[in-house]
Amino acid sequence: MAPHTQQLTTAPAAAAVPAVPAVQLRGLTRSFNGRTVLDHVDLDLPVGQFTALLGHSGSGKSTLLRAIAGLDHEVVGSGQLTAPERVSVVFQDSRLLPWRRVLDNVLLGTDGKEAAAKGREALAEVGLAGRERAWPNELSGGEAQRAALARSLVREPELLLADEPFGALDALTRIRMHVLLRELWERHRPSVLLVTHDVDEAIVLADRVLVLEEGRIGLDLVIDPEVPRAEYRERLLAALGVTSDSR
Ligand SMILES: Nc1ncnc2c1ncn2[C@@H]1O[C@H](COP(=O)(O)OP(=O)(O)OP(=O)(O)O)[C@@H](O)[C@H]1O
Repeated sequence: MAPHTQQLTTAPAAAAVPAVPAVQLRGLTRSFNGRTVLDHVDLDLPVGQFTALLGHSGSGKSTLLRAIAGLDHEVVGSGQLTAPERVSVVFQDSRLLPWRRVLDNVLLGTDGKEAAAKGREALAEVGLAGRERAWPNELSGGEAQRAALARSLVREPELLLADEPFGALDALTRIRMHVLLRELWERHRPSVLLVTHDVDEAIVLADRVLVLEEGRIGLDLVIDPEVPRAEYRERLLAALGVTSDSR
């Protein structure tokens, strides 16, 4: 994916930050049919950070991720978006092409013998060694998501965007995928933005959790591993308006 800096209209000067972030948004706005979904969003994602983005259904999480991915060509308003050159996106559905074998799916858009070796290596990393010649319909849901992760890895992304990648998986598979994603992140250290509606998934995986509300980042929590996760859980549930009465 090409590097993209979209100067949407004139933007106020960005606040000084200590290091160049992987992603920088200033005043990003998106409306659909006159309804504002993202309202002048400002956000920095530091290089190598694992960030989760929470929010109610319809709060604009996917819209924000698509804008950062450069998949939304109609982002309007005053603002600026800067993102790295190599971006991979993983969705809830693996989006494997059914007429290509698993390795060929992983290698899509790459070329050369070196790429093929990297593809095999990536499949081994996600636990799919030996399944290179399988067809997508021979994979379970979890295996298909593993293949999708391998496809994203092969591009050596500086930024990995994941839109509810485990949303369709059963609870046990989801836990195994959490472990895998965290391992892959520790090994390769891309900057990660994970969209999820699952508070526990966000706290278990991410170093920072954002809550999108009313078109803006309403809460921005850096997770300190020394602090019990339950404390973050309570704060996040409260920010999402989930009280103990409603649980
Ligand atoms: N292409 C589109 N055309 C019209 N409205 C859209 C479009 N894409 C998104 N929206 C609207 O924007 C709002 C935010 O959608 P988005 O998919 O970003 O929410 P979300 O937080 O990811 O939700 P969910 O958790 O349910 O996936 C929704 O009200 C949705 O209907």
